[in-house]
Amino acid sequence: MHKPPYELRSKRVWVAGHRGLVGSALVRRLEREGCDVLTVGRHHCDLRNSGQVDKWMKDLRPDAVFLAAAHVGGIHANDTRPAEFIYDNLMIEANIIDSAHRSGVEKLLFLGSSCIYPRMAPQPIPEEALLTGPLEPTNQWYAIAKIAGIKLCQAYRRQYGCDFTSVMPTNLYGPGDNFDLMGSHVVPALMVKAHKAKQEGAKTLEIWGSGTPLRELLFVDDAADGMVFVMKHYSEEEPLNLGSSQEVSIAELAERICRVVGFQGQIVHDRSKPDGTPRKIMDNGRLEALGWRAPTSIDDGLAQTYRWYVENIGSVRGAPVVHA
Ligand SMILES: NC(=O)C1=CN([C@@H]2O[C@H](COP(=O)(O)OP(=O)(O)OC[C@H]3O[C@@H](n4cnc5c(N)ncnc54)[C@H](OP(=O)(O)O)[C@@H]3O)[C@@H](O)[C@H]2O)C=CC1
Ligand SMILES: C[C@H]1O[C@H](OP(=O)(O)OP(=O)(O)OC[C@H]2O[C@@H](n3cnc4c(=O)[nH]c(N)nc43)[C@H](O)[C@@H]2O)[C@@H](O)[C@@H](O)C1=O
Repeated sequence: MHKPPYELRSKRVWVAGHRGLVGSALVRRLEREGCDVLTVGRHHCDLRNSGQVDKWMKDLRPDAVFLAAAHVGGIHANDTRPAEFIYDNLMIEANIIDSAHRSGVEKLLFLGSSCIYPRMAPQPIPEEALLTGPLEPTNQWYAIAKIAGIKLCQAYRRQYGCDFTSVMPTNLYGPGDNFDLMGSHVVPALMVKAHKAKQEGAKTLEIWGSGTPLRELLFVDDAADGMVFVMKHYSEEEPLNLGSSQEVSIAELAERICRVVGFQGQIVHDRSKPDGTPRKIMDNGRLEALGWRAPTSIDDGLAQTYRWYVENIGSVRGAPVVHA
């Protein structure tokens, strides 16, 4: 029988991680839902601290939670700060999920990542590929923590009947991204590099690795829309992939970003940097069958992201945003 959707209207909805790329897009998207959006900054509540999480949860009593807070970064950050990536993420998700159970949260959506799947998973990657093979070494620490988050949701559902579930977003980008070159993912990194190269009249732009890895890219406002859709329409134990089915090689991505930015120099490679997973495009069939698809093309998404970057970061003279 068709289940009625979970209505967010008039609900108290906590977006954990509201200042981040995804969290800020969720806050924008939730404006259309007629709910009370609850947020808290890390100066008031360090989510690695269970006492602080419990106090916040008791004081604010959310009905629903989007768990979009995490220690996040691109390939270099993941590869060089393994302890932070495993510890912070385990603590954040365990604290929030356990506290949500004890304070009677009706519904919780945990955000995993496409990097939880085995490095050599079949492509496109079906949800069933989880835990069927070895992980990509550069992000294994983060992936293990994210897998634990999925399992926490499943365990609390089985033992306590909590309506907690997970989505696995693919590589995201968009307004509000992290543009710090040593911490960021590939889209914001290449945008900063192309922007600087254009401003400085440079002849080349350096990309990491061979340029051959393939990535599926999802615009963050589409991702937030997909997450709200899942919150309203999905209540199962199995995680759902959340992607765009739009795939591009890193070399092609660099060319597209150069076109958007207007940089016409040559692309060169720093092959001392890792490629990471050779390919990770997800099978989005389950979510599509429920009725959701990402509407934004990569070129549109890149143009919107660059506009945001220029208006908010890149145009500010001397702004200390880039740590090359
Ligand atoms: N970006 C991507 O490509 C992908 C992201 N995801 C997942 O989506 C979710 C959101 O990622 P994204 O928005 O990109 O990440 P961001 O780094 O942009 O945002 C993370 C948010 O979490 C908050 N946070 C981190 N640690 C703590 C802490 N100890 N206490 C309180 N708040 C904390 C940050 O707070 P503050 O602002 O104070 O730093 C920030 O608001 C994550 O679960 C991530 O794994 C999944 C797939 C791809
Ligand atoms: C979302 C996902 O993100 C991470 O995985 P990733 O997809 O490998 O992340 P990435 O965006 O940093 O890189 C994608 C590709 O792009 C290449 N690349 C070229 N030039 C730059 C560059 O300048 N910066 C970066 N960061 N990458 C570059 C880079 O070498 C790689 O081949 C996970 O750790 C994990 O955190 C996770 O969940």
